[in-house]
Parts: sequence; structure tokens; C-alpha cells
Amino acid sequence: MAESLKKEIDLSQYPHINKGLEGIVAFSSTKSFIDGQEGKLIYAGYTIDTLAENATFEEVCFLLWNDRLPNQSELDDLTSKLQGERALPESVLNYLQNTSKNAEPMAVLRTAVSILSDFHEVDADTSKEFRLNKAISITAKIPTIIAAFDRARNDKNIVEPLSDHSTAYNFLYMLNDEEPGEQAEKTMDLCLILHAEHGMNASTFTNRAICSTESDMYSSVTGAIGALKGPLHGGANQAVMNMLLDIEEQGDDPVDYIENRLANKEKIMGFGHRVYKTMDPRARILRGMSEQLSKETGHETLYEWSEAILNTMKEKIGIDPNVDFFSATVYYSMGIKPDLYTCIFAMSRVSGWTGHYIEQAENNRLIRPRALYTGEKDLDWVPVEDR
Ligand SMILES: CC(=O)SCCNC(=O)CCNC(=O)[C@H](O)C(C)(C)COP(=O)(O)OP(=O)(O)OC[C@H]1O[C@@H](n2cnc3c(N)ncnc32)[C@H](O)[C@@H]1OP(=O)(O)O
Ligand SMILES: O=C([O-])CC(=O)C(=O)O
Repeated sequence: MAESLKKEIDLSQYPHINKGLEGIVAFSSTKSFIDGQEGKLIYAGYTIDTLAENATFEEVCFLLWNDRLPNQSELDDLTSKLQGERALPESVLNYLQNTSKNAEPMAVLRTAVSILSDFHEVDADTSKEFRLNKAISITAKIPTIIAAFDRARNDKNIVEPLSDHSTAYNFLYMLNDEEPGEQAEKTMDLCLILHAEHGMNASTFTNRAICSTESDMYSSVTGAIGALKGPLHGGANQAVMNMLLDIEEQGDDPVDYIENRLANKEKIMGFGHRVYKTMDPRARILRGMSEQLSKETGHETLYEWSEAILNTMKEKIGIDPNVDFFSATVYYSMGIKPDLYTCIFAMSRVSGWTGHYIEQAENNRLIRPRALYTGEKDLDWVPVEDR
């Protein structure tokens, strides 16, 4: 039967059956450029190194939403709008306080962003200003959601957002109920810059597909959070930390640990990339941050193991680390719990998602690829009692 069906399918109608859409260009975009061979990343004209050295996360948000850097008064205006939008509606706070303390933070974030749409006009108009204001509002509230849930699940008081300071500072303040030092703020800000945008990754693609049905921005960000959560995408940073902690707990040698897993054909989290065939430029920056911070905070061994794992991966299968590998030890050194790492990724990537939403909405075409049907055809109906 399968043989005869294969003959019926006219494969010439489907010249590009491409599992995983690898290499398919489905959009044009001004948001970012990736050179996977050279390991280069550019956001709207600026290399990731330039932005890491000079920008703030707020400037990167402006860049991704407007395709240019802000002048001082535009930056002040955006910063104060973000600060003004940080507070959550009462019912979202109630949800965060009353949901299961064992819930996955990314699942809680996904639900909370979805609930936010109940309190906002979602598609009242189609102007760029309306969409920008939505982008600002969602971006401003995500750090508050993450910090509030983490405190609620640990039976701690929820800390109200500040009406001043940067996104990075305010997040750490709400998470820990204490003012962060200059270095902690700078590190968090840098992490937000590094994770903000990355072309047509799975979550951004999801976000654009939802936008293309003329659905609202809350729906597209909610869907994107769901896509980011998976361990093959943003969820890998948490998995990296769990792997390092597993090595510690088992008293294992990191090289043996990796070699055993590779021998079992297991994937090593934080390594490999669909586009980069060399070191991810963000991993290069995070590697330096991880080295410095882990030494300063007494987690030097974790950094040394990371280097040993990196060398083993390169030597055994020639695969380099991605953004999720060294970010794990950076966050760990900052005292952040592993199951919040992917939420921090979302806290940053929302700037890219919403930038892409605006871009898609302004030049929309429904995203609707095809699947090659390989099932049976013309089956006779069999009554349920006879099956
Ligand atoms: C922010 C981000 O999303 S960055 C990515 C985060 N994800 C991870 O770190 C998870 C681990 N990595 C992976 O699973 C993959 O490298 C992906 C999903 C990121 C990219 O996958 P793809 O482009 O589909 O590459 P694919 O999975 O086909 O890998 C090619 C080969 O390298 C191997 N490989 C790729 N990544 C790894 C890895 N992390 N560990 C071990 N082997 C790997 C594959 O097994 C495959 O081998 P094969 O040709 O012998 O079958
Ligand atoms: O581009 C990808 O496929 C994954 C990635 O690195 C990101 O989203 O930052």
C-alpha cells in the first residue's frame, strides 16, 4: 500500500521539501544580520561587539523598534515610558501569587503575558505608534512578572517596580529586594543586549507567523515564549546549568561525563547552532564574562569545567558553544536560580520579537507553507464496532 501511494505523489510539485526550513529565506528584515561562517552578528547596522561595548538595553530596544539609535531626548522618552509601564494589573499579580509554586517559570511567564491582553486594547488601531506602545508595555512588564513569581513561589514579599533606573537594575532590585551594585547592573544589562535579537530563530519565526494572521502582539509574544522555552532553543541555558550541577553532584569528571554522553548519542546542551558553524560571537563575549564573574564569586571550578567541556566538544565532534552555554555560569555567579535563565532570555528577546512584529505587520503576508501529505488516500469507512 505505502509503495503504491509513493507512486501517486507527484514530487515535482514539491521541489523544496525542507525539514526544519534550513536555509529558507521567508522574509526580508532590517533587524539583524548573521554570518554563520565568520561568527558575526549585527543588529540594525551595529556589530554585537560595538553594542556590547557602548549600548544600553534601552538603546537596543529603540534600535530594534526604529532601525536607528535614539538621540538623548528620544532615549530619555523611551526610558521613562518603560519605567512608567512596569507595574502589573492586580489580577496578574493575583495569578502570580496563587498559581502553583512548582510551576515552570517560563510557563507562568507565558500565561501572565497572555492575561495582560485582557487589560489592554489589543488591536484598536494599526498605527506604528500604537504598536510601539504595546511593545513598550509588554517589554516593561516581563521583568516584573518574572521577579514577582520568583518571590511569590518562595513566600517572599513581592517588590514593586521602581519608577527610575534601568531595566537591568530594576529587575535585580525586584528579584532580590536590594539595590544591585554597579557591576551586577552592568552584567545584566550586557546579557539583555546580547540576547535581544537573532534573525529568524524559532521563537521569532513563531511570533511572525502569529502576527501574519493579523493577530495581536500579546498573542505573538505568548506564542514566542512557548517556542523559546524548549531545550533546543532558549531552554538550553537552564539545561546547561543543570548539566554542570549534575557533574558536581555526581563528582564526575566533566570530560568523562561529556564523552559518555556523546558515546550514547546524546546532545550536549549549549552547543551547536543552525546558523553558526563557528563560535557564536555572543558566546565569545559571555565566555569572558563567565571567567571573570565565576572567579570573583568562588565558582571558578564551574568555569574551568565549562572550558574542559568546550575543548572536549571541539576535539570530539568539532562543535562550538552557542549563546546558552556561558550565559548559564554568568547567571549562576549572579546568584540567579537556573529555572529563571530562559525567562531572562525572554525578558531581552521580547525587544526583537516586537520589532519583528511591527516589521511583519507593516508588510504582511499570511505565513502558510505546505506539508507533503504522505498518508493514505481513499480508505473505506469502517464502523467503530468493526475496527
Ligand atoms: C538560543 C538558541 O536557540 S541557541 C541553540 C540552543 N540549543 C542547544 O544548545 C541544544 C543543543 N543543540 C542542538 O540540539 C542543535 O545543535 C541545534 C538544535 C541547536 C541545531 O540543530 P541543527 O541545525 O538541526 O543541527 P543538527 O541537530 O542536525 O546537528 C548536526 C549534527 O551535529 C550534531 N550535534 C548538533 N548539536 C549537538 C550537540 N549539542 N551535542 C551533540 N551533537 C550535536 C547532531 O547530532 C548532528 O549529528 P549527525 O549529523 O551525526 O546526525
Ligand atoms: O538563531 C537561532 O536559531 C537561535 C539563537 O541563537 C537565538 O535565537 O538567539
